[in-house]
Amino acid sequence: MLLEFGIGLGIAFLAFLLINGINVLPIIIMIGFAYMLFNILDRGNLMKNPARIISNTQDITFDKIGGQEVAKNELLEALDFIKNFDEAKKMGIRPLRGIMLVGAPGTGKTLMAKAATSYIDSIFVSASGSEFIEMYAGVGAQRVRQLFEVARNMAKKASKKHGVVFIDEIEVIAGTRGRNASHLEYDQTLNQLLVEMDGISSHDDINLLVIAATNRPDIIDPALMRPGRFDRIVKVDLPDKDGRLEILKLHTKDKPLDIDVDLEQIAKETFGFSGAHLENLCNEAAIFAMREQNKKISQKNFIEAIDKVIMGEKLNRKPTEDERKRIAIHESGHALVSEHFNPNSVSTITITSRGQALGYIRQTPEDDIYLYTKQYLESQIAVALAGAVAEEKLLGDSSTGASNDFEQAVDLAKKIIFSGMSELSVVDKDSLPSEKLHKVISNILLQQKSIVENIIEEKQDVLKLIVDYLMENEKIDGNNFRKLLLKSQVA
Ligand SMILES: Nc1ncnc2c1ncn2[C@@H]1O[C@H](COP(=O)(O)OP(=O)(O)OP(=O)(O)O)[C@@H](O)[C@H]1O
Ligand SMILES: [Zn+2]
Repeated sequence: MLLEFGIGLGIAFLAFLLINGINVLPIIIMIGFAYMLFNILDRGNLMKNPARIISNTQDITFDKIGGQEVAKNELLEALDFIKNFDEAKKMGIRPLRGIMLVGAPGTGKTLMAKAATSYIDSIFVSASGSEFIEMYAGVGAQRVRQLFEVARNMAKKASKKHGVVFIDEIEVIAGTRGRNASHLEYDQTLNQLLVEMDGISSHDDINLLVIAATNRPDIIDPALMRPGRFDRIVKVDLPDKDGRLEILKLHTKDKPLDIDVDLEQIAKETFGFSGAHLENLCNEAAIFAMREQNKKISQKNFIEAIDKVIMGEKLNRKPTEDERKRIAIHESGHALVSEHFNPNSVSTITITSRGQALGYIRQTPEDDIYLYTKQYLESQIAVALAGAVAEEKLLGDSSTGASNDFEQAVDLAKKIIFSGMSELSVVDKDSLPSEKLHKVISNILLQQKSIVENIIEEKQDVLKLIVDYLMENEKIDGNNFRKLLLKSQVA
C-alpha cells in the first residue's frame, strides 16, 4: 500500500521535472540503483520464509520416544486438554496456547513436539530462534507473522482443527541477557511472538498451539511465562539407565544384533548420553560391524562405538613409541587407583588416541550418582592425579597430557569445599578470599597426591605389567585388567 503510494508519488515528481525541461535520466538511474541495492540487501531476507513445513509427523508418536515418562505424561495431560477444547470452552476456560520444553540438547524435544502434533491430529510448522535474527529492523517480526500465517493456512487447507508451531532455540529471541547492540530487533521479534500468541483465540476456527524448546530456561524473558502464553513447562531430562535401555531398544529394533549383545550393559556404560548420542551410538556400532563384513552387530561393536561417540574420531597423527609408552603409563596409573578405591570400576583402558584425549580409561559408574560423598569425591581426585604420579614414578617427570586431569582435580576439590565438606566447614562461595580458597584446594590435592604416590609405589610391578600389555594390545578391558591384578597378587 505504502509502496504503491510512493511509486505513484515518484512518477508524478519525475513527470513534473520532465515538463519543466530538466534531464531526468540521472535521477532514474539513481533510483534504479537504489532499488537494486535494496533488493539485494533486504528483500531477499524479508521474503525468505523461515517456516519448515514437515508433513510426515504422523510417523512420530509417543511410543517412538524412549524413557522420559514424566515429561511424556505432563505433555499428554496438556494435550488432552487441547483435544477436549470444546468442553473447556463451554466452561469458559481459556485455551492452552504455549508449552515450553526445557532440556539439554538431543534429549528429544523436537521428537516430543512432533509426537504432540500427531496426538492432537494437527499440522506442524517449525522454525529455529536464530532464523529470526537479521540485521534489518522488522524482518524478525515479519517472519514471526509469516510463520503463524503459514500454520493457519496449512491447517485450513488440510481441514484440521489444530496447528502446531514449533520454535526451537527460543532463547535466541526471548533471552533477557546476552543481547547485543541490536537488541531492539530481538525485542520486536519477541513482541510479535507475544502478539501472535495473544491473538490465537481470535482466530476461532483454528486452534494454534506454540511449542517452544530451549536448553537455557535461565535466560528466558519472564514475559513469556505469563498466563496465557507458555503456561506449561515440561522438563526433558537426560535419560537415566532405564530410559537409556528403552532408547537403545528403539534404535536397534530394525538392526541385526548378534546373540552376545547386552543392551542392559550398554545402557549402564552410557551414563550422561542423550537420546541423540544413543541413536548415534547404534548407528556407529552398525558401521563397525559392516567394516568387519559381519552380518550382525556384536557387543564389541557397541563398545567400540561408545568410545567413538565419547571421544570423536580417531586422531590421524600417530604418537611415537615414547609417547605411547608415556600414555600407557599415565592411563594405567588412573586405572590402578580407580580400581583401588572402587573395585570393578574400570571397564576399558586404551592408548588409542581419539579426539582430544591421548588415551583414556572408562569407569563404569555403579549406578547413576546424584549425591556425592566426600570420600567419593576424594577418591575421584586421587584417580585424576594418578596419571601424572605414575609418569613421575616411572619416567621421572610428568607431561602436559595431565593438565586436564589437574583441572578436573581442582573442580572436584572445589565441590568438596563449596558443599561444606572441607576443613573450612560451611563457606560462603562469594565471600571466601581467593588465597584462602587456593590454600585449601592445594591442601586437598597434596593430601590425595601423597596417598596416590603410596599406592603407585606399592603396585609398581603390576603397573609395569599393564603398561606392557597396553603397548602390545593398545587396549585392555576391565576383566582382563583385573586378571592381571590378581595374577600379580598371587605371584
Ligand atoms: N527419548 C528418545 N527416544 C528415542 N530417540 C531419541 C530420544 N531422544 C533423542 N532421540 C534421538 O535423537 C535425535 C535428536 O533428538 P531431538 O532433535 O528430538 O532432540 P532435541 O532435544 O530437540 O535436541 P536439540 O536441543 O539439539 O534440538 C532424534 O531424532 C532421535 O533419533
Ligand atoms: Zn589423565
